[in-house]
Amino acid sequence: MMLSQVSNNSTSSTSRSQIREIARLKMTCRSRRAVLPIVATPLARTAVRTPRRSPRPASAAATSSSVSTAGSAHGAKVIDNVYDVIVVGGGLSGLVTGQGLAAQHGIKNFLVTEARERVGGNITSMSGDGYVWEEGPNSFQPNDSMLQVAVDAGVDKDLVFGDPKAPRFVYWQNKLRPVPSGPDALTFDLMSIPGKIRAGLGAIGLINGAMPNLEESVEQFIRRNLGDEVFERLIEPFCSGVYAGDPSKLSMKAAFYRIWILEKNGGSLVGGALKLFQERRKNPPPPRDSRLPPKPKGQTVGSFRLGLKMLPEAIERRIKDQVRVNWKLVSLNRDGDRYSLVYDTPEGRVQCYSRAVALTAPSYVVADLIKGEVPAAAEALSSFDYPPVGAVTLSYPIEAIRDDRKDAQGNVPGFGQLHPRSQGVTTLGTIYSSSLFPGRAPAGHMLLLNYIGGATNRGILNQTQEELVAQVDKDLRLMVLKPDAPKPRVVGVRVWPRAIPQFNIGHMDQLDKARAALDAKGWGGVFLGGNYVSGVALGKVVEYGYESAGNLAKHLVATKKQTAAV
Ligand SMILES: Cc1cc2nc3c(=O)[nH]c(=O)nc-3n(C[C@H](O)[C@H](O)[C@H](O)COP(=O)(O)OP(=O)(O)OC[C@H]3O[C@@H](n4cnc5c(N)ncnc54)[C@H](O)[C@@H]3O)c2cc1C
Ligand SMILES: C=Cc1c2[nH]c(c1C)Cc1[nH]c(c(CCC(=O)O)c1C)Cc1[nH]c(c(C)c1CCC(=O)O)Cc1[nH]c(c(C)c1C=C)C2
Repeated sequence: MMLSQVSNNSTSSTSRSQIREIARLKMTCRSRRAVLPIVATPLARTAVRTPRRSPRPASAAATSSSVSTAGSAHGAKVIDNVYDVIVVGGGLSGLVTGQGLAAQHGIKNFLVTEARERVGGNITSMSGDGYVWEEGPNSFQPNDSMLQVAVDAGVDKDLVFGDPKAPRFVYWQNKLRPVPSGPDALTFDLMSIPGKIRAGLGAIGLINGAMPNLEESVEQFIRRNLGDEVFERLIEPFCSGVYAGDPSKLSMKAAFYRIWILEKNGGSLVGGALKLFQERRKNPPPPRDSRLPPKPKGQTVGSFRLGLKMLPEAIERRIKDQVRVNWKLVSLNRDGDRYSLVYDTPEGRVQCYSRAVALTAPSYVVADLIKGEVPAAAEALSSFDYPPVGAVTLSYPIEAIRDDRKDAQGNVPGFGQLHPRSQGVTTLGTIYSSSLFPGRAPAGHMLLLNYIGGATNRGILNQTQEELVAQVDKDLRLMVLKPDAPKPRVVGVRVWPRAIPQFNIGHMDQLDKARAALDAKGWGGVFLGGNYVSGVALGKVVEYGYESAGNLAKHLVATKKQTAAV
């Protein structure tokens, strides 16, 4: 089954033909052939795809291990090196884990393996014809973890931030109404005066009742604490804008822990916030890393000059010798004190060994990979729901936008708009991409990124791209376009059949079950990661990626000690 273990840097026992084979393998494994066709293609008429980077030469690191097919699983070529860590998945979770291993823990004997032809996972920035657009995530909250990773990857100079005053709108009773963002909290017209009073009394704990003993949905928690209006007009659309989710199923504790814990700790949302404030004064956080750019003021969002993909591509450059694209993991097994991983690559099957494995692919992929060996973990992981989301990017001449949406200079201010499911609009929400960040559309054109689908509209999977465009255009005519607006220019359409993991009721229990089943099977060197563990926000993904690197490093030290002891 196994070939001999060759030390990491040894070439002496490797024949010349083996070295040639490794170099060839490494070169071709980095070729541009996709192995996972995951998306609907954009409308050929207008979409312009940015070409991927040029192929890289085989690296010097290629000589550090040897390849053989003798005695391998599935007749695969065996890379005769035991890696310290193999990270499965080259989305942001996997890349940050890799970057953390290398830069923070000095671990170099690892791989980050990605099934697609490119890194970044669902970060999908495109450009062409004067447009820069996103077909996955559109922006991030610029907290310290995001600023840190930008600095670590060397792209902090490319950070761009939206205008902190740009309002978010909610479409309610035939009108786009700004969401309160501070001083306007009493005067905003999205809620009635009784609704505001109900919310205030609930927030200070006068009429929120006791926290029940069961895991509440977002809907139950918010209706109980803040009343029906806050739920229907603010939180229900907010759940679309973060999870494309169904608030009657999302778990308050799992999906919005930081708000949930306020009531738990302080008896009410305001009580919890005051307690947190006092605790922070007593135990202030450590000083910020002086290399970090200043924290942007206000409620802004961030991206990079040429789109979010600048971040994964920059991390890839930092750890390029360890990244393998077009490597799709097809089997994972325990083999003595290490793990055996078999990949489909453009060169055929390749088998690798590793002391630890970080799984950052979506939970349904992981479930499929481990169902034979650890069925209880697979069952728990396959319970997570990933509804579909379509990203429909349309452009209109600026004159097509209604005048009441424009400021004195003729610009359309704002971050975007969200549409409660009750308001007769199918599109979940629209990001004003060209208002938010500079350089996203040719002069005189408005670029709108529209999300459609989600947990309450899975039917998008049966619709054609033309139908999705027609639906979005119809919705925009109801809210922001003049009646005589021309047909849109279709910049891109991408459907994510399984877009975002839902942190529904029971999520954390299932995750605990999966981890316990892995431990019980003696798979303590397999670490679950990815956004269904960390949380879906890019900042959470980054935080957890670094944390995972630390946990993997600790595991390697602990298991080395054990080996030394026996
Ligand atoms: C439409 C959409 C909009 C979003 N908007 C925002 C937003 O505005 N702001 C925000 O903060 N977050 C947003 N998110 C969420 C955020 O993008 C994700 O949570 C984050 O990018 C997930 O990163 P990840 O690495 O955990 O997972 P992924 O990006 O899914 O990466 C997992 C990787 O594993 C690879 N893989 C799968 N199977 C295998 C295999 N067998 N072998 C090897 N590799 C494999 C996949 O190809 C993929 O590259 C959005 C997500 C979507 C889908
Ligand atoms: C289907 C529509 C989606 C839109 N964005 C996302 C989906 C699924 C995903 C998403 N958006 C945000 C996050 C990160 C949350 C965080 O804690 O950092 C994720 C995973 C950010 C976000 N976007 C909107 C809000 C209100 C938030 C929360 C943080 C913030 O206020 O900045 C608003 C919003 N999202 C979408 C639209 C159209 C929209 C409109 C205002 C799309």
